[in-house]
Amino acid sequence: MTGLSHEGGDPDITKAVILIGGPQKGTRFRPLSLDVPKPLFPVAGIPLIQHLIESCVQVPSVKEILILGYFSSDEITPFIGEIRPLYPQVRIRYLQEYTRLDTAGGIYHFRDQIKAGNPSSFIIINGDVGGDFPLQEMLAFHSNLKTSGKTPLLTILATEATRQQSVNYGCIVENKETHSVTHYVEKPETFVSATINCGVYVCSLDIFPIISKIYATRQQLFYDGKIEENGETWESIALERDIIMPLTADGNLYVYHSNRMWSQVKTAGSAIYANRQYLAMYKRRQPERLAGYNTGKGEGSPRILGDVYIHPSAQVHPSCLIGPNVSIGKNVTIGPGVRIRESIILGDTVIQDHTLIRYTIVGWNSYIGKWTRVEGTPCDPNPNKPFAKMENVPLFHEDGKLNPSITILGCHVRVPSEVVVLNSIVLPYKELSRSFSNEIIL
Ligand SMILES: Nc1nc2c(ncn2[C@@H]2O[C@H](COP(=O)(O)OP(=O)(O)O[C@H]3O[C@H](CO)[C@@H](O)[C@H](O)[C@@H]3O)[C@@H](O)[C@H]2O)c(=O)[nH]1
Repeated sequence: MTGLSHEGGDPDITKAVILIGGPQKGTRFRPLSLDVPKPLFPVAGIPLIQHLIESCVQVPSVKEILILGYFSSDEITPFIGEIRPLYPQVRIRYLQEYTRLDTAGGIYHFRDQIKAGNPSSFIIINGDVGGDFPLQEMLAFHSNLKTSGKTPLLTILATEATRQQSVNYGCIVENKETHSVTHYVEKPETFVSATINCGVYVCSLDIFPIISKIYATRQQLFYDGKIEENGETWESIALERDIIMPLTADGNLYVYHSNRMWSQVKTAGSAIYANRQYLAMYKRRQPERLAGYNTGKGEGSPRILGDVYIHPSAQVHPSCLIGPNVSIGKNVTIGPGVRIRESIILGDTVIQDHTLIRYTIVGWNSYIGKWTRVEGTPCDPNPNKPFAKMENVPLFHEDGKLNPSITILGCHVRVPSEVVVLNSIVLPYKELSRSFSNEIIL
């Protein structure tokens, strides 16, 4: 069938679109997003967006991945140049929006690139989620609907959340027999449904005429002076608000359920959680990426507990105890007797002897002295609540105090020997001279 084109597009060609937004949106990720755009933040040793690329690459029909965002091209294209040789079977491109066009506006703007090659459908993935997405199964589900005479516009990947947490997501009510969406509310004020939108979709090309109509109406309103541009352009069109919500009545939106790993990665705390989840996925699918896989427990290797990623260029003293759920980046040097768990240590950092690090992200090029303790508080999903997701706790409590969270050291931070840093956020280039707890160090 390859190369054959027909009315419904070529079923052997799928495109994938990854929506990565732009610079202003990563504020909950500070101070780390000051150094790299959030999608390039390393989780389990590779940038978050590379995990999403890898999930697309596993689908044989995906021939092209288009990354859409309003980050400047200089911030994203060097990364694409670096990873392109790793995935020669797909074309990967960054398409920069000239302004924030929102989740459907960008897709519409670049419609010719998406439609080129006549794919039968395309995948959309929000760039700030992580997980084990059943893309192949979703594509089969979407295409089976077509063969059975239906006209599916969008298949939405859904998972379950707790009642309280569901309101932070797009909430879906479905017809249990047909799996069509009967009601959808984006981040409702009160409980609607515990079935939530994961931000992963299979979409038919029929979406373009629909967006085109919305675009034309908006354009008319704008030129009639009926739309004020309050920092948002009239061309910004949201998939959830402008398309999914109004179109539920048509019966062409469908739900595909998954209970596999899925999580939003909006905050630095959630990066620690996603790091753990991706390391666990390596264990199942690519154990060669985990520390100790090739070297075993041989002399010269540190003691490893659970799932750990160590970049081959990192120097970790054999007397260290690392893990579980730790990722150590490029050219990191770790001295004797260091203990690290549930943390991400970014490239070119030095950690001196007998220091302890727990629930912390240490930024690039940082330095931590000897016998120091750097610790944060986990903000993991409540293990006693089925379907609980990460709590995206605000930085500050109502009384103005910092909410306990993981500790984050920005890049080029220096922490002296023999101090304790607890639940704190340290901005880049700070040189600490004493212990801190529950503080933002500006
Ligand atoms: N290219 C591009 N991407 C954008 C833009 N605006 C947002 N994005 C990207 O689109 C994704 C969705 O972002 P938000 O609009 O902030 O929505 P949300 O609060 O994350 O909620 C969405 O995702 C949830 C799952 O994580 C869903 O539950 C919810 O229904 C909704 O789809 C993010 O990856 C963000 O970077 C834009 O103008 N252009």
